[in-house]
Amino acid sequence: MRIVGLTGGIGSGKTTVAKMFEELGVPVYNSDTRAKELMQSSQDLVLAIKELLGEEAYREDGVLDRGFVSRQVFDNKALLNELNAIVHPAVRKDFIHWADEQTADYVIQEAAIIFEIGTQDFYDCIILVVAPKETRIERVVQRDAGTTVKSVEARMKNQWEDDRKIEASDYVIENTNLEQTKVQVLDIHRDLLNKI
Ligand SMILES: CC(C)(COP(=O)(O)OP(=O)(O)OC[C@H]1O[C@@H](n2cnc3c(N)ncnc32)[C@H](O)[C@@H]1O)[C@@H](O)C(=O)NCCC(=O)NCCS
Ligand SMILES: Nc1ncnc2c1ncn2[C@@H]1O[C@H](COP(=O)(O)OP(=O)(O)OP(=O)(O)O)[C@@H](O)[C@H]1O
Repeated sequence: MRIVGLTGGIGSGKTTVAKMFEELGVPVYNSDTRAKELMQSSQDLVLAIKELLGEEAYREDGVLDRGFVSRQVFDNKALLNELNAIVHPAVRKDFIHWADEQTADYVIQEAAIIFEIGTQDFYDCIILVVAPKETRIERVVQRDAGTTVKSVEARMKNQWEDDRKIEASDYVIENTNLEQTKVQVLDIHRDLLNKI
């Protein structure tokens, strides 16, 4: 079974594209969602994150304080790298376990950062989703209540520019018009099945 990485900057439309692949029957693992579940359920992760960021990383009811964590890490690269070093190995392990249980020609791991953390060789191929920066900011601000342009830009600063990622990717999906995105997804799906 092939492992396909699906990546793209914040607001590019990774999850939207992932859903289109799911509609074609492809199993998809969402790293953002699973990471947050693990940061909640794994006692090892909870302890390591509290040690790194302080008790305030979790609210009194034990729920991860995403706003607090975001404010700590996205303007502090060293701290973000340390958080990544705690969370990403756990996600990798969880993904491998999940992938083992799938029966499909290929599976997709949706992950916001792949090139940034040097894990591209783990994948048989990489699909990149792109859209203009201003569009991406607009989409995220519209989608997430309370999110500011500044906070989206802070995350962007911790991600590679599209030009750099385009060169290193096997497929690039330009996600501006949803109908055209669907056509690109179908083309890539057919191409991947032909290669297996
Ligand atoms: C800081 C946290 C709690 C904020 O949670 P929130 O629900 O606001 O955002 P979510 O996790 O859904 O991410 C949304 C987008 O933010 C950007 N982003 C998230 N983590 C990172 C990161 N480590 N580096 C760069 N960008 C990131 C991505 O574009 C991502 O798609 C969370 O993002 C986090 O714990 N990040 C560090 C661990 C990580 O890398 N998780 C991502 C998958 S492994
Ligand atoms: N082609 C499009 N046209 C209009 N809206 C879109 C398009 N693609 C995605 N969106 C919308 O933009 C927002 C961001 O899309 P999505 O959540 O798929 O991006 P993402 O890359 O997964 O984001 P994040 O990096 O924050 O996890 C969503 O509200 C989605 O519905």
